[in-house]
Amino acid sequence: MIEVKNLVKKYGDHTAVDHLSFHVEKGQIYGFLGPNGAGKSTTMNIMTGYIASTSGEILIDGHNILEEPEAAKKCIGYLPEQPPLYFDMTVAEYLKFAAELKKIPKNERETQIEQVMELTGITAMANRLIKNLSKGYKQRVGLAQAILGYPEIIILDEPTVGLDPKQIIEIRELIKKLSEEHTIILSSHILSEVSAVCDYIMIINHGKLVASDTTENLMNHSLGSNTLELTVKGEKQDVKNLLRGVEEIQKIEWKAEENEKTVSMVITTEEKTDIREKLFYMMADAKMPILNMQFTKVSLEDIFLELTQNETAPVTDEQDTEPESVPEDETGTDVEKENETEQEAHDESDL
Ligand SMILES: Nc1ncnc2c1ncn2[C@@H]1O[C@H](COP(=O)(O)OP(=O)(O)OP(=O)(O)O)[C@@H](O)[C@H]1O
Repeated sequence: MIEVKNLVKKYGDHTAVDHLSFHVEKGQIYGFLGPNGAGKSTTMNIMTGYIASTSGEILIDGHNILEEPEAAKKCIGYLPEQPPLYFDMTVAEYLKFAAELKKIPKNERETQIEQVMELTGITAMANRLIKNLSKGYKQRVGLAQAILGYPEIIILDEPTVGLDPKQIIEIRELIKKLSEEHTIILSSHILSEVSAVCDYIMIINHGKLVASDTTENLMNHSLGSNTLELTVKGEKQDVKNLLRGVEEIQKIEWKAEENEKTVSMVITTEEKTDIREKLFYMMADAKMPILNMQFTKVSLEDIFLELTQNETAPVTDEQDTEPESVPEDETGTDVEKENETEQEAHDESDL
């Protein structure tokens, strides 16, 4: 649907978009996420033909945005960060004007305008001057303009910025409804927005793509997918002895005991290692029932900060597990790091 290849945009010496490549498939909601100044708007403006790139190529449904701008732009509806509204027009006048600009056939204009007003919930505002509308309604008018002509792709730059919580929910619902028929790309620096709405997330920082995956995969591949919270009924020393035999374990943080019959801990393993089944059988054999066992939940905030605070860190970067740096837990519980010598000594107990 959209192919972005090696896109670069320089403003003087400043590189706003730095060799960005990605592609967008039909029928999904893509989130373009990044801190302020990351290059989201610049990329969207280039994708929609608003500004030219320094180098690189963009194909929209096979049409090069520079060589076949009309064919490419026909596939796109765009809501820029500042919607291009004419404040002295009424909503209906403005949409009629937008329909003319988009070259929607005359005999279809009226019906389409009615439909997009209905879809965006602005029918009752048709005869109001745009300048007298609330920010939420102005945003809806901008959206109605983007949808006119029913383009296959709808690109929305920070669609909920400046709206109140009720308006945000309404616009999100509208975006989801639109995704039934359209491919949607939206930009945001708000994590909750992207995770609430998008199927796929592209994280951009300093003009570079630092992660690109489904929301679910991003969570799974991040730090934390290798930390397991475990509560077992039994004696701490017995549990410790058993776990020493599990070679995949890199670190154990023992939690303060809530009662003397249970032991809780957070286990860090090697990347992409699932020891749950092993632990299950091990604890069952030792007659120590597992009361709780789950992967530590990692928020999108954690992933975002991890990726944007350390530019070079890929999604699967390993956690710092240097023994010296393992802190004493705030709750006063001890933190144990398995070392290789200890590990070897207890390998047999795993058999
Ligand atoms: N016309 C311009 N002239 C010079 N520099 C610009 C221009 N437009 C954007 N920039 C710079 O390019 C970088 C990327 O800006 P851009 O607006 O694309 O970021 P963004 O991710 O959309 O940020 P925000 O969420 O704040 O809108 C920023 O450092 C910005 O200052």
